[in-house]
This record gives sequence, structure tokens and C-alpha cells, in this order.
Amino acid sequence: MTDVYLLSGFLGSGKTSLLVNLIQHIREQGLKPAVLMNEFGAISIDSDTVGDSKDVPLKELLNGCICCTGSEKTEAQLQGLLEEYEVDVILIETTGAAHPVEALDAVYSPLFADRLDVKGIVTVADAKRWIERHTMSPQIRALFMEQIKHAHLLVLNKTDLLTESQLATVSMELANFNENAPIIQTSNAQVSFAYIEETLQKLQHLPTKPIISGKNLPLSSKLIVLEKPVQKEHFEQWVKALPDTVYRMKGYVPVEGASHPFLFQYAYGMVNWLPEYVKMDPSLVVIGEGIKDLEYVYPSSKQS
Ligand SMILES: Nc1nc2c(ncn2[C@@H]2O[C@H](COP(=O)(O)OP(=O)(O)OP(=O)(O)O)[C@@H](O)[C@H]2O)c(=O)[nH]1
Repeated sequence: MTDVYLLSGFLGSGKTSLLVNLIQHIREQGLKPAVLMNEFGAISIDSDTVGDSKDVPLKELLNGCICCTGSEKTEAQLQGLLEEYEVDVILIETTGAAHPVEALDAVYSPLFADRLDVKGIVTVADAKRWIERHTMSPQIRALFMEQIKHAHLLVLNKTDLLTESQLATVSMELANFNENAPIIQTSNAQVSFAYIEETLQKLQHLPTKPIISGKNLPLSSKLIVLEKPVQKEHFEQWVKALPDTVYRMKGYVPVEGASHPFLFQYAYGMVNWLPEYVKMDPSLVVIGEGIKDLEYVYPSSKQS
């Protein structure tokens, strides 16, 4: 299993600074890190920046968009990393404009279920921006807050720009806003990988799929196995009736009359079916909050 850490946080909050620190620490532990990033092509991180001799495998996460094409490509990049390199830890730096759920999307692909061990979302929160969040437009502020809300661990960065009393206030407000995430105060995102590893480990309750099962974590994921073909219309009605807290669904759904399961996508209220030419195992990954008991119930069969 390859460990995966998602680095989230608003534009300019200090994600890259954190990434560079973590790469160095991971190497010092004798482990091989790789990076998936939003904004850059498949280039190696400059070894000067990383502070070591060897380059780190780096792939492009083409966009933070939840649309099918984007996440398909993300899956391909992840697969590429796993196949081309020997990797112990993958750090995914999401774009500052991405919702962390979108980034989780590709990682929770059924393709990687037995290969990736998702450790959690580390969000870098810009302390100064938090104080000034009221100056942001409502939409952008909402994104900034979402990134903080969905964190499993909060790195409260740029503390050097705050007075002590401001820092105390911000820490308290963040702790109230995301009650589950431990907070570490940093300057230049100076936090050790060991700290992050241990802290997230403590939040895990089951040996596999920590986010999926961690009862204190805001986001969870669930795998639904569809044992027999569904009626498309009935299935879509079920999808429409789901609570807003189901953010994302994706997987292979067998449909009555079709020879192979369809690739099924659901995001922000929209569904998308794509025919598959290979017979994939019928399973559906659901990401959301409070979805533990979510099940698809087939219509009761009519008596003849
Ligand atoms: N004063 C101060 N500046 C910081 C701190 N951490 C990072 N910076 C600066 O903030 C800027 C953005 O840092 P990055 O690490 O590139 O942030 P990022 O989140 O990766 O930025 P994007 O990729 O644009 O989203 C850089 O100029 C950093 O030097 C900090 O703790 N204090």
C-alpha cells in the first residue's frame, strides 16, 4: 500500500512550502515520496528546492474539477506514478481553488481501492486570511471555509504575521469551526512529516480506509456493490432523493438490458452515464457526510 496525503488550502496559504518541507522529511526517513500537483506539468521538482540530490517523481493533476474528464486523467496520473516508480508516500497538492472533496474523488477510485492508503486531508490555513475572511466574496470565502472544514489536520500558517492575542483568537475560532481537526501553528509551514503521520494515525479507527471509517472525521466514503442490474430510471430517482451531503458518486453500475456495467458519475446534482466496453466489477464509491447506512434499494419485484 502507498500512503497518500492530500495537501489542501487556499491560494497562497503555504501548501508548496509545506510540500517542500515534507519531501525532505520523508526522504530523511528513508522513504520515497512522489508528488501529484495541479498546476504544473510532469516535471521533476528542482533538487535545489527540495534540498536533496535526487529528483522526486512528479505528475500533473490536470485540474481540480470534478468533471469526468478531469478525474479520469487524475486517475491515469496516479496509476502512472504507481506503475512507473517505487513510491512509499504520495503527496497530492491540490490547487488553492479546489474543494478537498474533489481531490479525494480520484484517490477513492475503485481502481486504487487496494493500492492506496489515504491518510487524510492536511489543510494549510492562512492565519491572516482567516482574520480578513470577511473581505472575501461570499463564494470564495465559502471555498476557503470548506477547505478548513474538511481538514483532518489543520496547519495554521503565517502565524508570524499575527500578534499573540490575534493568534489565540484565530486558534479558538478554528477549533470551534472544525472540532475534529488538531491544529498546529506554523511559520513557513514548518511541521515535521513525523508529526503529521502520527497525528493522522491517531485519528484512524480501522486498519484500512481511515477516512472512510473514522467516525470523528467529517467526510466518509462508502463502497456499494450492486449485485444485479438496476433500472436506470429508478436508480436516478434514488440518486435525486439523496441528501445534499452526498458530494460525489462514481463507479460501475450494471443496467438492465446492457451487457456491461456503465461508468456512472454523480457530482453536484448531475449524473453522467458512459458505456464501458470492458466488463468492470459493479461497485459504486460514494463520498459524503453521514452516509454510513446509505444503500441502494431495488424496487420490489412484481408478482406474476
Ligand atoms: N510571512 C509568511 N509568509 C509565508 C509563510 N508561509 C508561506 N509564506 C509565503 O507565502 C507565499 C505563498 O506560499 P506558497 O507555499 O507558495 O503557497 P501555496 O499555498 O503553495 O500557493 P499557491 O500554489 O499559489 O496556492 C510565498 O511567498 C511564501 O514565501 C509564513 O508562514 N509567513
